[in-house]
Amino acid sequence: MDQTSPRIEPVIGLIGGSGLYDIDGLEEREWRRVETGWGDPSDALLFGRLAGVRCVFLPRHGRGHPTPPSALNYRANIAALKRAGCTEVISLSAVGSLREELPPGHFVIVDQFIDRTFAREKSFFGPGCVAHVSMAHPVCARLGDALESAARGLGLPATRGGTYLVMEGPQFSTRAESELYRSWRCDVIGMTNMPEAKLAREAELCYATVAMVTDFDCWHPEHDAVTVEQVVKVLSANADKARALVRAVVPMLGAAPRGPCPQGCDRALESAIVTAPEKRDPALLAKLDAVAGRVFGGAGGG
Ligand SMILES: CSC[C@H]1O[C@H](OP(=O)(O)O)[C@H](O)[C@@H]1O
Ligand SMILES: Nc1ncnc2[nH]cnc12
Repeated sequence: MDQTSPRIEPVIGLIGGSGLYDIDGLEEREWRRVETGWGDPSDALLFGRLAGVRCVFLPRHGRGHPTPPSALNYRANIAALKRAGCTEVISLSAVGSLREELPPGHFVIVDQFIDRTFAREKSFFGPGCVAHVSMAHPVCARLGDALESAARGLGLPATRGGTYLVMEGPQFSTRAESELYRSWRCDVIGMTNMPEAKLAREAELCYATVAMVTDFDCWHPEHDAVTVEQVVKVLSANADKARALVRAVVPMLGAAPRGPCPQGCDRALESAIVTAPEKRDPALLAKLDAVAGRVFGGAGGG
């Protein structure tokens, strides 16, 4: 980090997927509701510290898992984490495997996504303020590096890099779909990381995913169909490993000298907004305040 860059105190957002509804070992823990201009997030947020580093945890589907992937308010979830002060977000997600070499129990620190969802709100922007952020590199390499080295340190079975196919769900894939995604050279499949990753980019949050394999999807000759029973069997062992990974990676992220994100995640909006200032809708700008206030110079809002 160069001497002139401002030092940034990291606040680590953690989104827990299926099977991960709480995080242990947090000091000063407190569940607090956070309001956003985009509606309610899935649940209250759990604030606390791990090894002195500020963390904010959100169970993606809510505690007790009441909300399915298509009904999640992804905008409210990301806006709430941004309002809570997060600088980065680590998504911990259950996935099916599309590769023989990625068996249940394996973790994939994915670096690409293919978004096949179609029934979700995908942007904070719209009529009255148009923005086009780059998604060429959807995962923050700095976060990925830290996750990789934490996983290696713990001896977890983990692969760096891979493509996560995001399907709409909630039904699992047909065999033909599963084979199609394999022919596209996708590695894992799940239902939640889009539009989450797109919204994190719009909110200028570094984002990375630990995709935790629970099953072989239905393409595999020995796993004719995916069932929740199969998935749940693997979920709790994966969740224990994910908690260990969080305990290892958070201190690393807190200890690293912090300047601006080398990849520019924290400046993603700088050349993304195309609507002329006089054509911008003040009501939308007010709503965009927490996620994009830095570029509009505002405060408050959601
Ligand atoms: C209960 S298995 C299917 C469910 O699990 C994954 O969710 P998450 O990414 O939140 O762990 C998958 O995408 C489905 O929503
Ligand atoms: N096979 C699968 N397809 C989609 N989402 C999943 N989550 C866990 N396993 C999955």
